[in-house]
Amino acid sequence: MSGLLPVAEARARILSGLATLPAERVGLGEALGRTLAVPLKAVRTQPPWDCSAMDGYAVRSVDVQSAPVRLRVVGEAAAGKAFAGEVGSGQAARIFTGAPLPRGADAVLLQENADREGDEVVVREPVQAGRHVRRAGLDFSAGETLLPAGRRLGARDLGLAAALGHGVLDVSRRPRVAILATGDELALPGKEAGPDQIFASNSFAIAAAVAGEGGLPLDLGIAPDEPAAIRAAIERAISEKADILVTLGGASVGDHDLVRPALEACGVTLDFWKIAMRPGKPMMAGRRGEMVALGLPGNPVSALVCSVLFLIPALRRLAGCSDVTPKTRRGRLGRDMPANDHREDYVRAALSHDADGVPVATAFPRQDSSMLRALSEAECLLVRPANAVAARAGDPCDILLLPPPL
Ligand SMILES: Nc1nc2c(c(=O)[nH]1)N[C@H]1C(S)=C(S)[C@@H](COP(=O)(O)OP(=O)(O)OC[C@H]3O[C@@H](n4cnc5c(N)ncnc54)[C@H](O)[C@@H]3O)O[C@H]1N2
Ligand code: MOO
Repeated sequence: MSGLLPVAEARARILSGLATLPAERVGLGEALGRTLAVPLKAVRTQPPWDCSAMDGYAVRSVDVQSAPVRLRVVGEAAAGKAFAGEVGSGQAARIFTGAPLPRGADAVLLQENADREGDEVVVREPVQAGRHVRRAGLDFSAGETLLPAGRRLGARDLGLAAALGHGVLDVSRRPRVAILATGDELALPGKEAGPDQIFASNSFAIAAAVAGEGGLPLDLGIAPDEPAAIRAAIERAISEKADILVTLGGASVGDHDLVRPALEACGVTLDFWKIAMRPGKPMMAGRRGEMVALGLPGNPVSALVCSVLFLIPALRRLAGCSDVTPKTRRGRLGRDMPANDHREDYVRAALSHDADGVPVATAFPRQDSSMLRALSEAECLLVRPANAVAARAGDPCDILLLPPPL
């Protein structure tokens, strides 16, 4: 036994402490990426009435079973301006796309198949009943539920919500995520870095992942490797009422890994520390009241892989999404893989497809958890289960696509 927690169990334990955040009302313009708190029903039937799908003439199909035939044009129907009259026998109405079909008409003659002569139109092609007519309710009917609670709203959903007749939406409040980087070696990008320093990258990547999930990142800056400074930053997360505190670095066993005692000193009860995964082993999770604390490892690839597997699912759970677990798909190995040890491996890989369209993941040769370039170039993560035996190119494997914010 390694004593490390399996990935799925670690995620289940984090998620079990999280409930959907309360709802708030926002305008459609602010709703992108937010999650619906209540199902959305159609206010109105769409289209509300039979209408024309083309520019042409509204006709009675019985009049135009053969061609040519001459009809008298008795009115005009445009989108937003219906023809109040009726199309009688031997008559037609000029009609434009989207206009309500006038009473009496049951089909639309395409204007390309007609010759206008004064107040008459010569029909050059027969027209069947229902031709170029969109029936009332073709898209949806009043009272129908089209978007479920828990739906993360994309551009298409917002278009649909508007078409349903909703100007404001009830969505779950944005999760507040405090992000604290730690380490004397960290300098802000764009500023002067000291001779022993590197540029801090994790906070920026994690904040972007949070924002991309509809969360509100709160940057607590960089704390030096001093217990009091780390504690002060954690206290700030608490006073800012963060839903989640993410710490970055200082999670391992070195003399300068000070995050765990600082969290505990601030009243965070640790649930677990160390997961059977690579990269990301020294991740910790705990809570203080309503706030969940996730202590992510400092290595940049480890922090981001942990965000995919734990932080993003936690944000989705807070938002009220029904299905939050990262989805793998079956594919094939693009190259031989060695046997794995007791840690589930998330291997940075290129993604292609074989002749049958099956996804193929080809592991990059170098997998160091400090290598952001390899992560940036990766098109997927190849998941190697704990204790997997050696495998050959072409063998089946599990592939995790990186979620959109990444
Ligand atoms: N004796 C052991 N040493 C280590 C173990 C272990 O089990 N025994 N685990 C290793 C693993 S695995 C990881 S992952 C790292 C994680 O360590 P920490 O979480 O304590 O991270 P740090 O030591 O603070 O930093 C690691 C590495 O990442 C750089 N870093 C940190 N923060 C940032 C940031 N915001 N932006 C960019 N880069 C950052 C830091 O400079 C270090 O190079 O521990 C191993 N050690
Ligand atoms: O878990 Mo560490 O993240 O292997 O480098």
